[in-house]
Amino acid sequence: MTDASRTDPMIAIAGLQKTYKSGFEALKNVDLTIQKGEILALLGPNGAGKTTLISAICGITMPTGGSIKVGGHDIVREAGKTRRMIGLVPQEITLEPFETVLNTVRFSRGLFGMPSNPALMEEILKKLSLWDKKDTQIKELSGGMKRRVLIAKAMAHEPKVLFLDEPTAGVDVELRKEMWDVVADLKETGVTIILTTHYIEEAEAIADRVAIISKGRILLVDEKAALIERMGKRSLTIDFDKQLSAVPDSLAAYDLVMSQDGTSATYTYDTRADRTGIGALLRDVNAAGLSVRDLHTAQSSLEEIFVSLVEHDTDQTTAASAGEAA
Ligand SMILES: Nc1ncnc2c1ncn2[C@@H]1O[C@H](COP(=O)(O)OP(=O)(O)OP(=O)(O)O)[C@@H](O)[C@H]1O
Repeated sequence: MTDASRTDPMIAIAGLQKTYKSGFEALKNVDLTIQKGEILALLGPNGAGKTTLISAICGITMPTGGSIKVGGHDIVREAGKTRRMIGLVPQEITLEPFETVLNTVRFSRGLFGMPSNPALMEEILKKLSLWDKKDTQIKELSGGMKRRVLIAKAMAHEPKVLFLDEPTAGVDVELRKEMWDVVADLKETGVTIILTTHYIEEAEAIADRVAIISKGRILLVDEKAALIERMGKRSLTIDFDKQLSAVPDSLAAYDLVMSQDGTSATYTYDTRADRTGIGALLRDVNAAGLSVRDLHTAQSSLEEIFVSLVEHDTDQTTAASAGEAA
């Protein structure tokens, strides 16, 4: 029995491949398991395959290999069933400008062949702070309200899984934070949420787990906190009481990076190592006759982890294609 079947995942993706007609491999052997009620952020640079992956799960794009199950049902053989379990909030605002908010959401429920449910419409619109706008035409709403209507629309048929494709692309900071609160509230309803983003701070703010995708492959999936803990490096910056022209030879082994003005040096160390080397460094700094004015430490962010992973992936791919060409 696999881990996935023991924990009864909401979404189980195995060996997923998508090669477009052009021959371009947008997804290469993707395995991903998403548990009920979690928020997973799918993080990746432009063109990494995020939208292709979401479209495949939603049944919009046909996979060319592998399998996807939503709530235990195969998305190809039981497409109707899985589609009803999913709500998709698209990147673009696709709403009828002259329709009212309430009718927009009601109509969406009808499209899934579900009986009308005024109490549920009221509940959804209240949750998204749209109830007082229920009779307002879409064209009169602000950008932030329109985005909330898109979410209400995607929730109207009571999906178990909600996809948000770049929910805050191109919106201002205030609205971004408002969207994060909306997503956190939705999680309380028990819905499983998958969002794509290339804003690392967004993943850091709202996700339980983060999956990093690059060039059609999942590079890693982990709990956000564990990822930072596991991959993170810490740095120690030492401020000197005078300007140095270079790192003294006796400190060369520490790979210190001098600040531009020569008044401080940064040492990077691994928190998982048995010895961080800090004690020895400070002793050697003292032995070199340098006086320390101040010390600061910092933990690398998810952003640094992401950039180093994706850059490493690019290096490997470049090396591999150079090898193939040779
Ligand atoms: N219909 C298609 N035919 C051929 N190639 C495609 C097609 N749709 C997407 N691609 C290519 O597949 C790759 C992945 O695209 P996708 O839209 O999934 O990326 P993404 O991670 O969502 O990017 P973004 O953040 O820019 O939206 C890109 O290189 C894209 O050009």
